Amino acid sequence: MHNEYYKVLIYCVFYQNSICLKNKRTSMKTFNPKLIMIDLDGTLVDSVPDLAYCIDELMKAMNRTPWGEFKVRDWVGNGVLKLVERSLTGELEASVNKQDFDKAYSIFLELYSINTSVRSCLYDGVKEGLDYLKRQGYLLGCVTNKDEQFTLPILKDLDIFNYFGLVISGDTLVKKKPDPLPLLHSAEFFNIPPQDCLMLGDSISDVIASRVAGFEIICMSYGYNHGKDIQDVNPDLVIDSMIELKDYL
Ligand SMILES: O=C(O)COP(=O)(O)O
Ligand SMILES: [Mg+2]
Repeated sequence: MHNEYYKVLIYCVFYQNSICLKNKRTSMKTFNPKLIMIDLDGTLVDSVPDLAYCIDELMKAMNRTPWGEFKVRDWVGNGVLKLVERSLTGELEASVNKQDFDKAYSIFLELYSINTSVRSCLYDGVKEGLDYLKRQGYLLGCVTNKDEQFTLPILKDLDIFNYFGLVISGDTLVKKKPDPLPLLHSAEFFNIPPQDCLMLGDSISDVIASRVAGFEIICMSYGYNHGKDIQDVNPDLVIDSMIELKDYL
């Protein structure tokens, strides 16, 4: 990731927020996309119960204290590699001893491969929301920072895989969100200009990726945003359930 570039962008997003009225749920804005790219963790799926279970089992295996769901929730959204790093340091951004990391990462991958969708579930309104979008004829894709080996089983186990014409996981391309590449690649794949594309997400990474790619962005209020209110980074709209999309599309 080009750190300086994103620092400037994050500054712009916050600056924009400070001079704009926040987009309340009563917004009159409507959206007219052809393609909708939808985030996985924190938007479609509440995946924290499985992730926290695996992190806690990992901590026990390494003779450390388990963190619990409440803490792990704030660490999700930048891929499982970052999640394992965060669980070893207790910080969002901190360097990890390579030997500890390699050991922890291989234990975690093994745990998560058999616990991808044991405790995870769709949020209320997701199935109805996806059915609505499909009926209305929108092109749909899923874009996540989760690795493909976990993304595909979750989508299939929770019976939503067939809604999507494209699935881009964290390791599908050379860069993941907040880089705009996954969104730009999706727009190109469906041959839709970015200005006719909408992202549905839950985190600052989704907002930054959308802004840089030129997508509109609607965020879910219930997702994972490192413990911060997603409204603070000024997405075009914040909603509480995918069912509400009917009011804005
Ligand atoms: O952090 C992850 O593994 C995935 O997060 P995302 O689906 O919200 O992109
Ligand atoms: Mg997310």
